Amino acid sequence: MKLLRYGAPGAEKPGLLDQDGALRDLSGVISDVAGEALSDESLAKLRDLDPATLPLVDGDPRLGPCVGQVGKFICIGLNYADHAAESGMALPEEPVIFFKATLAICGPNDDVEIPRTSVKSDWEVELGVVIGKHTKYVSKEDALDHVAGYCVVNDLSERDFQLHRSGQWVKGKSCDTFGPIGPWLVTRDEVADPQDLAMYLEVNGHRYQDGSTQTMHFDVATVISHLSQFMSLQPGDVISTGTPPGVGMGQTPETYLKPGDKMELGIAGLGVQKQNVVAG
Ligand SMILES: NC(=O)N[C@@H](O)C(=O)O
Repeated sequence: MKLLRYGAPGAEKPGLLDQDGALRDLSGVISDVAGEALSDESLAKLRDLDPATLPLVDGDPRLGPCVGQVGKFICIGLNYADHAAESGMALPEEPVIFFKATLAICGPNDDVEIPRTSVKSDWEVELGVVIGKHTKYVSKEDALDHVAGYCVVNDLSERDFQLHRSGQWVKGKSCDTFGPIGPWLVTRDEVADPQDLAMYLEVNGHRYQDGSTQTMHFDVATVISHLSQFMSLQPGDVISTGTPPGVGMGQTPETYLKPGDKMELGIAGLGVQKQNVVAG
């Protein structure tokens, strides 16, 4: 299933994309694509529905982030060897964990705002993992059973705030609109192998990132198991699993986003995001 949320920011309704690509309203069935609605039991009930019985949504509404009420927005840094190299950093021996503010989350096609004092706003296409059930001390073998589904994330990053303004990466990762998620949450039964997904990101039609989750250093199961040794994970938590090479910081000369730019990014089977870059 492809689950989504549509409507005005903060007032999104749950929906699904049917086999014909039509948007169907799920608000008579679940209150949101969030929390307990992401459990295996709830997803099994949704799967049993005949989409043709759900109301069709008129027009072409805005898509919101494909998961609501996100409790934790956790990111894994330097999880692709080539990206670690282009960042001038060593490939870590254990997953590097950092957070993005949940307020940074926005819809997949919403405008991305360049913060007022930013000179180094950068892009990062990443595989997002949405947790479906309470997860604590899970083994690597069982970890994927705790996944509700997968989605595209753009882990926007202000490199000066992140790397040269003291303290943690969180400052450069949490600016408003720095976390587009979606267009949809593809449930895990429809993703045959999360370690075999092609991914790309273009700015103004130029392809900067062209990678695959095949080259992830710590795979999704390892990441979930590892995180769960330090904190419990809850339904609706989002884990962004790191970016392949090709970010702006790694270009010669370094290349950063500016108002008027257009980004397009996607992951095979998980959909495409398109963002206009605007001044904040
Ligand atoms: N350099 C940097 O910020 N990297 C990450 O966010 C990442 O590896 O995904």
